[in-house]
Amino acid sequence: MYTEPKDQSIVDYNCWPRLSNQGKKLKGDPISLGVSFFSRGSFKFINQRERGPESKRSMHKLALLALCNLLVCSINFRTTEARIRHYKWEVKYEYKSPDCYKKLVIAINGRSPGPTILAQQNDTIIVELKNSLLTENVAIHWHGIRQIGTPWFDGTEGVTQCPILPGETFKYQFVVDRPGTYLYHAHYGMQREAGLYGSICVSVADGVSEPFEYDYDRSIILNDWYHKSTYEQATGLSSIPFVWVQEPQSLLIQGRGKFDCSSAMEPNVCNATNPECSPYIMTVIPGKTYRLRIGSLTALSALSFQIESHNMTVVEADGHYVEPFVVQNLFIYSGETYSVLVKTDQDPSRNYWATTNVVGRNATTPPGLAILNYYPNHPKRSPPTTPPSGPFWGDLNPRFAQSLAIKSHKNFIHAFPQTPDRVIVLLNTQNKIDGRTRWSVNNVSYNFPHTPYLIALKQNKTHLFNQTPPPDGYDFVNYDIYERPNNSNATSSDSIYRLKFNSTVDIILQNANTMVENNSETHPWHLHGHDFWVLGYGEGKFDINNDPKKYNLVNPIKKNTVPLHPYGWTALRIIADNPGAWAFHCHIESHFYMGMGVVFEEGIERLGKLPSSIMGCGETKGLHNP
Ligand SMILES: O=C1O[C@H]([C@@H](O)CO)C(O)=C1O
Repeated sequence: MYTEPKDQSIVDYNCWPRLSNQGKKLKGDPISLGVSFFSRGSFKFINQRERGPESKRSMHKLALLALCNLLVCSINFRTTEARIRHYKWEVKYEYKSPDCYKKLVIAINGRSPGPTILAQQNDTIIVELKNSLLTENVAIHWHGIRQIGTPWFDGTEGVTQCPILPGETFKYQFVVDRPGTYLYHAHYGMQREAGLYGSICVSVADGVSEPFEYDYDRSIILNDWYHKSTYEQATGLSSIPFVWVQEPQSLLIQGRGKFDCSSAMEPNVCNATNPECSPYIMTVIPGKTYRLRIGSLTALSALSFQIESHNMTVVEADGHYVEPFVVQNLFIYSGETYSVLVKTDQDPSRNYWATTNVVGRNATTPPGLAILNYYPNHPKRSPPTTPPSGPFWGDLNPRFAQSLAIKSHKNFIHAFPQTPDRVIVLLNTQNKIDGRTRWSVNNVSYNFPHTPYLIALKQNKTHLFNQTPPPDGYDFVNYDIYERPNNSNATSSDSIYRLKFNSTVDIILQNANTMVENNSETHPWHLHGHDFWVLGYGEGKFDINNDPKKYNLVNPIKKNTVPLHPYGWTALRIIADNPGAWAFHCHIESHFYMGMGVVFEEGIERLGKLPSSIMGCGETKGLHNP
């Protein structure tokens, strides 16, 4: 069984390197030197095994090293068989100062971002999660992992499981069936933005090559950061009058940011010299190619990410290979992941800025800063330049252009049905319901039920949620997407879309004006349990007769999260072939809280017995054997 190395922080910067690079990695990579200290034997062993035995002496050495691997340093020992990777996590509130401002953060084993899950395709991940939050429930979603055959471990409270109560331990167990860059995060209330999140990095199976070359691999998560607690925010959002969360105070890169302490109201809670908020440093060797895996888990902000003087070649999106294209800024929306290749081919005598900026909103949030440290320059030496300012927040054109540029790599196009069995158009509007500000989809604002759908449906308990399905469209003729909604027919409901098993469903996301005049916002939509083909993006009102003719039916990318641009539409295609109940929602934390989501169900009758560990709330109390 796999055991965690004691000092996870050392290995967390890296995903598994490709086998062909492992020898190289040990020799030069300054970050990996730390890894090599723990796992020198195993890396060498694999390297030797790859090249074949060279001499009897080296064979003896090899045998010794292998023994060392097995006895002492059991990490990083690779075999071709799928393995179990077993993690024990304790989730707890702790005081932390990720941007120099001290506040309560939800940490995993004392860390936020939490430990990176490192695995190889087809490995089984087991996470034993102890909820030590004292008075708060929790659930963790494995974002981008489709949970084929284990829909009950998707971690979506209210949809696939009851929450994990304080003091309880819950065991998640699932297979990571595809290589790629994924995320995990809380899926209970607005807990994600309290710091409960991390990366999942799945390397290809042994002997499988990827369609690009690189020397080293790094993972970073981008985030935005609020000083108010999630409770204060959630209370404001559901109050009359409505209290909006406003823009975040900081942007974090791999959990680190910098708030201007001189503007803090209470001086004692902000300490500009706290090492917790020194910028994230990515150390690189000049003349190499780095695969940078970037994920965004912002609560609100769409971001532009950029590395001063370095172009980035986009090669992966949400676990799928992209036909490579080069960018200076990568636009990334909450819930998305990308891999970019970066060549460290600039003047090696200095360091460079890596920055994030808010786009799509006229935010007051200062940029997030990290340092690209060219080895052997001192990692803390500030680059001699001012950080790049990023693109103008209000310019939609380059963001739209990037969306259109993301196509499937030509050698990895997944065959897909050319026509749908059903088309669902989802109009996104802001509405007032009973005096509260809500987000609605086809004028229905989503409410969570007390009993998770997966359990209610498996038991045919139809009284547990509204059985009238939500609408497949809206008033296409009369609704003006450029006007504020008239709010006359908005309702809230916990009803869901039931999809015919194995049917092909097109989902068209339609954006519209908010309740503020001349305003439409970007919404990143994330689907659980599936990847969708992204067939197209357009501006204005989707024309059901003509716009499908413009779909990309040649090389659409598959993704799990996609932006819906202001006043635009985004067209997706899925096959409903994964039995379970799956959330599809705006990944902006406050928007989902305000009702911006739907749930799809397919093939639940095909599922076997549900684990009793997911029960214990609503009408599932005391049930063990549905
Ligand atoms: O949900 C939101 O509410 C505010 C604004 O529309 C009303 O204050 C905003 O910017 C959101 O994204």
